[in-house]
Amino acid sequence: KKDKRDHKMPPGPWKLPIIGNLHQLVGSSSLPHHALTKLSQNHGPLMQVQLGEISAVIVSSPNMAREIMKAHDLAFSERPEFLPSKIIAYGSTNIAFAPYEEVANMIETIHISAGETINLSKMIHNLITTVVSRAVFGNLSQDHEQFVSFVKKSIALSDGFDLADLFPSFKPLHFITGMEAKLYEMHVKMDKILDKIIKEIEERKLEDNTQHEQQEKNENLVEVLLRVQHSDTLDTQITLNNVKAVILDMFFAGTDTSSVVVEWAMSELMRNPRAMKKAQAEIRHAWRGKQTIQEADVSELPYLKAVIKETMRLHPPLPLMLPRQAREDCTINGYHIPINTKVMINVYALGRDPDNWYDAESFLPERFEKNPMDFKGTNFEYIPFGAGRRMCPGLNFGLANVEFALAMLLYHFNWELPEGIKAEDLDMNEAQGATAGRKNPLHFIPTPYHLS
Ligand code: HEM
Repeated sequence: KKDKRDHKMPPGPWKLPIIGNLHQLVGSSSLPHHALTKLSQNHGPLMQVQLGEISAVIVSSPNMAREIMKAHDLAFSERPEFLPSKIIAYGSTNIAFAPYEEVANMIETIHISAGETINLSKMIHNLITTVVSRAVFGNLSQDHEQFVSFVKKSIALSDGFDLADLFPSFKPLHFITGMEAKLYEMHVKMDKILDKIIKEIEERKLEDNTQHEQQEKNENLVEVLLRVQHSDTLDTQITLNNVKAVILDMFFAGTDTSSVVVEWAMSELMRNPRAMKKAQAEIRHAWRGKQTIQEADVSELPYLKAVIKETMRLHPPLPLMLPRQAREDCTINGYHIPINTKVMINVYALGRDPDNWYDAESFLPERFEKNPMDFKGTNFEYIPFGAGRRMCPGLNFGLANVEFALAMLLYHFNWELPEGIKAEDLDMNEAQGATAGRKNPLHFIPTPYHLS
C-alpha cells in the first residue's frame, strides 16, 4: 500500500484560489521565463506551480533536466498536439535544401541600401521564411506573404499562457478572450491557402515526366509526404490533414526559432565590438579569394560557431522549450509527479545559471572554443534544441540556415548603429510569445566590405 509520503509534490510558491500562481507569471512586468527563473531560485530546481487549472512542474537545473529527459524520457515524451515525429523525421531527411540563392538575394538587397538605415530584423525573417517555404513547397506561392503573416500572428498568440490554455474546462472564458475565434479564423485562412498549394504541387507532379529517381532527389517536403501517403512504408495511414499539420509544424517550429538566433547574434555582436571584429576577421581570412561561397564553407569557421552557441545560451529561442506532459505517475528526486502534469524545462534559467557558467550574464563566445559541448542534448546545462526522444528534429536544417545567413552578413558588410545610439544602449528587450524574439526590430547601417 502506498504511503502518503510517496505523494509529496515538489515545492512551489504559495497559491491563490482559482488562479494559482498566475498573478506571478502573467501580466506582470516580466516575461514568464524570467519570472519562473526568479521563483525557482527560492523554491528549487524542481518546482510545482499552478497555472489556472493546469498543474505544472518547472525544471531549472541540469540534474533535474537529465532526470526528466534522459532517465524518465519515455514517461515525459508526451506532447499531444504534435504529430508523430517519425513522419516529420522521414520527411526532413529527404528534403532537397539549398539556402544559397536566398541568402545571396538578401545580400544583394542590402547592397542596394548601403549607407542607409535598414530594418535588419525584417530582412532576416523574410530570408528564413523563404528558405523554409522552398524546402516545404519547392517555390514561393502567390500567397506566401499572407501565409507567413498568419504564421507569425499565430506564434505571437500562442505562448501557452492564454486563459483558454490555463482554464481548458471553463468554456465561457475562451469566448470572452476571443482567442479561440482568432485562432480558428486564422486556421480557416491558412487551410485554404494550403489546399491551393497542395493542389498545385499535385498537378505539377502529374505533368512532370522526368525520371523517377531524379524526381525523388529534388523533392520538397510536400512531395515527400504525398509520396509516403500513397505508399505503405509507414504502419499508420497519413491523411491530408496530417500532411497539412506537418507543413504547419515546419513553419511554426522552423521559422521564428531560426530567425531570432540570427537577430540576437547580430545584437550581441554590435554590443561586443571585440567579438564582432574577431568573427569578421575569421570569415574574411578563411574565405579570401573565394569566388562563390558554399554552405560547406561554414565548416571552416569555429569562432562563428562559438558565437552562435553563445547566442543560444543567452537567448534560447524557446526559453521554456515546448511543454512535455507526464504519461504516467512518476517519482523525481523523491517528489511525486502525477500523470498529466505539464512539465516545462526552463532552458533560459539553465543557460544563465552562475553555478553552471563562469560570468554567466556576459557574452563570451570563447567559452565554447575549447569546450566540446554540442547541441545534441547530452550536456544538460546546454539544451537549446531539447533532448531525448522529443528533441528538435530540425536541428541541422535550422543550424545550417542560421550559420550561413550570419556568416554572409558578417562577410559582406561592416555594421553601424544609427546616429545617436551607442552600442551599450542597444535595447535587448524580448517580445512576448512562444518564441523569444526581440521586442523592437534591429535598425543598422550596412557598409559593404570590399572583397579583394
Ligand atoms: C535554431 C532553430 C531551432 C531551435 C532552437 C529549435 C528548438 C526546439 C526545441 C527546444 C524543441 C523541443 C524539444 C524537446 O522537447 O526536447 C523543438 C521541437 C521541434 N522542432 Fe525545433 N528548433 C529549431 C529549428 C527547427 C526547424 C528548422 C524545424 C523544422 C523545419 C524544427 C522542427 C521542430 C519540430 C517539428 C519539433 C517537435 C518535435 C516533437 O515534438 O517530437 N525546429 N525545437
